[in-house]
Amino acid sequence: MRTYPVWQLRNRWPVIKNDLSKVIKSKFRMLKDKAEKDRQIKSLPPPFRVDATPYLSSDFDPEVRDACSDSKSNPGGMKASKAIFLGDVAVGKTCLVNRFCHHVFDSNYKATIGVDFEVECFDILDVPFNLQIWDTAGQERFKCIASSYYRGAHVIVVVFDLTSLMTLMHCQKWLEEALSVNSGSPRMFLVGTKKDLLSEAAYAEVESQAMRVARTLGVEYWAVSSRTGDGVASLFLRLAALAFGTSMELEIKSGASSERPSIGPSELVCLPTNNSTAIVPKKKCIGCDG
Ligand SMILES: Nc1nc2c(ncn2[C@@H]2O[C@H](COP(=O)(O)OP(=O)(O)OP(=O)(O)O)[C@@H](O)[C@H]2O)c(=O)[nH]1
Repeated sequence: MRTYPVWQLRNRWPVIKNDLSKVIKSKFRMLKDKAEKDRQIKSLPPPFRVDATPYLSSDFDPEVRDACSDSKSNPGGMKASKAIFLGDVAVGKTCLVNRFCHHVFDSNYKATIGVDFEVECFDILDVPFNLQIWDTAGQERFKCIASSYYRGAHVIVVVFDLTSLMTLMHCQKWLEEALSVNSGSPRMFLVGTKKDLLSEAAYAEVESQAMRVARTLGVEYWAVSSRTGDGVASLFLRLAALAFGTSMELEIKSGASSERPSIGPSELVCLPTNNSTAIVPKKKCIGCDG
């Protein structure tokens, strides 16, 4: 995405939205028919720690497995979920997403302007599944833009920096903001980044505090390093699998398993079965033009 001087942002918002639409369209166009080998999931990936998750199932629900193997309830339409990444400035949200999606790490900090978008294709229980990844800006001045993309999230990932306890303390506020515009029961994660910067002893100390916060918030805890890649793929496979499981369970419950699913009531992107992506921004950003 192009970057803009902050003083121009208010007037630039329609332009940024337009740029983002182009980014989203191009990402969908680049999607492959079949997920890469390392994005194929046959059983529910484990949590980071079994004592730091509210999601206790050790595998997919048997009904979900049955529905996936039943060709009638496995139509051609693409299943998709929306995951939003939020947290304080420079905690490492973009690096985390880029490590998983592009296998790269950049040690130079470039602030996210508003939001950035990726889409990753998985094969879960032999069913194609897209995870939309919304990387939001942590800087206060972009809050207005970023928060307008929180709605319709199936997965909320609150990110903090393991080397900065203050960023951990702010996680409750980030989660509350995301939950305030999302109904239903999104899967929730607390992810500590930059694990490579801590000694084992220092990490152990932070971990006990982070796990306490995770338990209080009712979210699943992870610690990762985007520099080394430690834990990153496991985290994304886990969150994709949990999101997929939830969406299948809802579909089964609603008895609509033979219909092509959508991604939720307030989605921004309608998934097509061909290559044309319809972009439907539903919410105006208060305080921004456009
Ligand atoms: N050593 C180390 N540095 C990291 C890691 N993750 C991110 N960083 C560094 O932390 C800085 C901020 O990373 P970003 O990913 O841009 O942070 P962000 O949360 O997206 O920031 P905003 O877009 O402003 O919200 C960059 O200089 C990164 O190189 C990590 O796992 N290890």
